[in-house]
Amino acid sequence: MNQTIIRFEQVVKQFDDDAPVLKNVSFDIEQGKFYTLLGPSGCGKTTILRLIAGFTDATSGTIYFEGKRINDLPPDKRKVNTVFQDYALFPHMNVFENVAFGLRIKKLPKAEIQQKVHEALRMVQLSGFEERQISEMSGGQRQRVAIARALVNEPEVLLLDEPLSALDLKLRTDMQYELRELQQRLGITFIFVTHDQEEALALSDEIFVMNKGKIQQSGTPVDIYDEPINRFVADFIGESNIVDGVMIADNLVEFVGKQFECVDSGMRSNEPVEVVIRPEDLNIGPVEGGKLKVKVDTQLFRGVHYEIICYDAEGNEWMIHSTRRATEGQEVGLYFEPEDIHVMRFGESEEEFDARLESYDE
Ligand SMILES: Nc1ncnc2c1ncn2[C@@H]1O[C@H](COP(=O)(O)OP(=O)(O)OP(=O)(O)O)[C@@H](O)[C@H]1O
Repeated sequence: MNQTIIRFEQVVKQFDDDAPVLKNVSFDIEQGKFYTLLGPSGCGKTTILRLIAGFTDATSGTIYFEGKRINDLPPDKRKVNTVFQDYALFPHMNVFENVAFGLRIKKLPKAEIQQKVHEALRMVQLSGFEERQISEMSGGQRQRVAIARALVNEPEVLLLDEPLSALDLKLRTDMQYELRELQQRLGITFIFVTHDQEEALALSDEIFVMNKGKIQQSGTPVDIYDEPINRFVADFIGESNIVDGVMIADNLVEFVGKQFECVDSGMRSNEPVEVVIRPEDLNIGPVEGGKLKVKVDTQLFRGVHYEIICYDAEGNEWMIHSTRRATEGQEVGLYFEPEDIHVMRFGESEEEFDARLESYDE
């Protein structure tokens, strides 16, 4: 297991008399991994980065870096650097001077500055661009200058606050590959902030899904996609069908008036639950033999699949991603397997959820 580099213990952040924007947040960041803080606007992602960088103080709780409490350590003493959303480059300086800026402030010897700046530009593949003006650089190149300016300080952790949000879709995808490749090549810890779930799934070793000042779920992209802990996570990550249900017994759940075999267990008998089935796990076919009868309402061709919207007898909407066309107005059967049903318990904490998942393997 990798070493823990940053630890948050019960961290609360409150501005003035407002409600706290971070509510008892605890997590561990391991050295050398790519982390993403994912959540809607205002959920507290940037506040976490600012606390790590030392730009703001925790109201309560403890922040550790390599095992030492750093709550009172000034930003310039922390081994972290931030790449901001707008890059915060100096437009009137060339590339070299932008990257060298922090080192000049620190009054490093000229030869050392030269060497460090060239090394940082080499890391982001901008060698030879030293004399270019920022105004002559493309969006992707500016982003790389901003990263070089952070890397020149040899941080152990790089904080990236929505660095791709200003780029168009094509460049954004290219930069996603570049960032991932850079992180793997350098082996330093990246903590990346985004509200784009696809970006988070593509880039991260670990994702923290946040909402309203709390981490709702943390885990690998696959864990979070396959086993969302609650309605918020299921909705925020990918498309979901979510219906109310009742857990009849271990491996048996009831929804839309029928009982289905599932792989979940460890809940009270007759416990109310929410049931998630991903659109790509659903198929349509003849009514006879199907698990649920639904009526096709609309369908859209999405390139790789048809997105088909159906309704069951109780009026629940079901979205299906299928390579086969459906006929609007037609009654069809819904087909799915026990392992495609994900049962979510109301109000379950992440620890309880993890313990329940582990119990399935035993
Ligand atoms: N200096 C401040 N004074 C008062 N409230 C603040 C301050 N900074 C942030 N907040 C509030 O804290 C909450 C969390 O803000 P934060 O910037 O961490 O969210 P975020 O998840 O990064 O959002 P976004 O994706 O929009 O950047 C917001 O409600 C914001 O208004």
